[in-house]
Amino acid sequence: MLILVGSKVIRVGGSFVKSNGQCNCLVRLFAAQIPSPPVAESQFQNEWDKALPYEKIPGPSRLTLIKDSLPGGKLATLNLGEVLEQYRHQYGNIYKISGGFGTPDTLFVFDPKDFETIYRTEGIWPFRPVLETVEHYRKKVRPDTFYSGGLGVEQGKEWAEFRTTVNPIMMQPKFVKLYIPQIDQFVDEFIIRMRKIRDSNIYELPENFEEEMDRWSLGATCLVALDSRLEIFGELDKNSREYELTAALKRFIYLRSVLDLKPSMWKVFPTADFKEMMRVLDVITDFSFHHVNEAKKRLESKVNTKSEKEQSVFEKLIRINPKTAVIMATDMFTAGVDTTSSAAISVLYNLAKNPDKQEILRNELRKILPEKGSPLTQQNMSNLPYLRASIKESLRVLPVVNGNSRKTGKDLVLKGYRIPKGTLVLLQSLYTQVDEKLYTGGKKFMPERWLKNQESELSKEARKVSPFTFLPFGFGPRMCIGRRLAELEIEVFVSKLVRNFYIEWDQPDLKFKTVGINVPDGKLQFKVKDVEN
Ligand code: HEM
Repeated sequence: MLILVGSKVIRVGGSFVKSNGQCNCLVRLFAAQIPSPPVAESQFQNEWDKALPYEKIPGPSRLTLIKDSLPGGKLATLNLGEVLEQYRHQYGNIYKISGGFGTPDTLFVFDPKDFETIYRTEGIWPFRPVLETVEHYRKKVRPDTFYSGGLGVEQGKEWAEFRTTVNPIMMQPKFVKLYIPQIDQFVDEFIIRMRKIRDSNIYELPENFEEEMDRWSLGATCLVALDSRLEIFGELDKNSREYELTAALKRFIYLRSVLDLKPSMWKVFPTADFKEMMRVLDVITDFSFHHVNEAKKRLESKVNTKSEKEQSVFEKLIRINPKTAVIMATDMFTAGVDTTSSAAISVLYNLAKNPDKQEILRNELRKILPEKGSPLTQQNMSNLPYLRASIKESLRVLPVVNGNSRKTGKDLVLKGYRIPKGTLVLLQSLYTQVDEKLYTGGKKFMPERWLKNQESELSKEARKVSPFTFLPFGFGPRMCIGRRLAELEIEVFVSKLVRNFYIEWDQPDLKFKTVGINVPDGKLQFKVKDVEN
């Protein structure tokens, strides 16, 4: 996922595919899904010649932005999203915040046609800005561990080499599906925990339920990232590695927002926050290292009888190079935990606010889970259209990320302006994906629109809309590498919860805030009442 403040845009997830030295299966995969219209060179040259120069793109300077955001300024009381929206009204569907103080210009685009143009011309090594503190840590502080900066840090050929190595392991549904039994059991454990912590009279979950959700997401990530089942629910021993890791990830999210997403002096001198960030990254890296070393011993002491098909993602990564497993695990922790937790919360919230939709989903689930405790399997999960539609619709109306970013891969013409190759662009899809002109009902949660083989007006309409209006996991070779895993985790989580509980929300509407990704801004006071049978 991605976000910007100051000049920065940050990503948090993404992916691509390739195998065995040839390049990008993923590019081909996507090309197959979304056909690409050919653009003639001469036609482009003609457009370019007629277009207005880049300098004419409207927008405020960075200095004006800073001045207007200071106390008393006209933007002082607005959050980042509101500022961007205000500028959009003022300047239209393309505007530029000029750089300065060593930062580049940032171009904001809001039209799906422009998203498509940018993605289709991004090239085989798409450039997405990275978290600079993490880059510093991996390249300068621990270069011995990070022989590659991994997906979280690298660009260009180095990024492609790493992606090519891990893509066939992380993106193949058949490998990810092997985790269904473990994730299923882990959710069962979480359900026991929910019954224990809810108020026994009114069935309300405690105010800090978001922390419980983060722990669930971390535990589910660990099943895959490190082949480890953490004892993570309940009171943790303050000296335990699990406690340290949980605390470190929480701080990471905060420190990322102050050091990478806002202007900070850490590059001039090591601020206290920066020093803490380095310690936090040590905890995350050392935790991964510890588990890789343990696993290496286990693997060395066993005769290898497992076929490649049976090996876990973690085992496959270790066999390539134990350090590859460490790098990938740290990327999974920093990019996969808060995103998955936030997405799962949004689905629960949307279902709680729409009990009729929740009941349709429960009826679908009853067919494959006759008992509340019935397990999910590869077979019974193969046909759950309403579940998948509900998750997709939730990502549309309450997105985890507001958009994506790229440096343009070649000279382009957007909205009649010349955009030179290498310009930093923010593709702001948060408006297009809820635009009433494109999606009937706008922000209304209507999973039915995503049901395939339906002749309803809603689903016919959704099929006609450009897929570029709504790409929650990004696009192309750099799309989210954790997509398959995130979807599986959320599917299992939502299925088991809805089969076990009536999920209710009787509080004022929950607000979300943007801290790199969108997270709930308030207490998660869901009520969870047991389904009778
Ligand atoms: C609902 C949950 C998630 C959402 C919405 C999400 C979203 C995204 C997005 C939008 C990107 C940028 C893609 C692009 O530039 O085209 C991305 C990249 C990435 N994501 Fe996710 N993500 C999620 C979960 C995960 C999980 C579970 C993992 C780890 C297993 C993960 C790991 C990554 C990594 C490593 C990248 C960078 C990929 C690269 O640059 O090659 N994400 N994600």
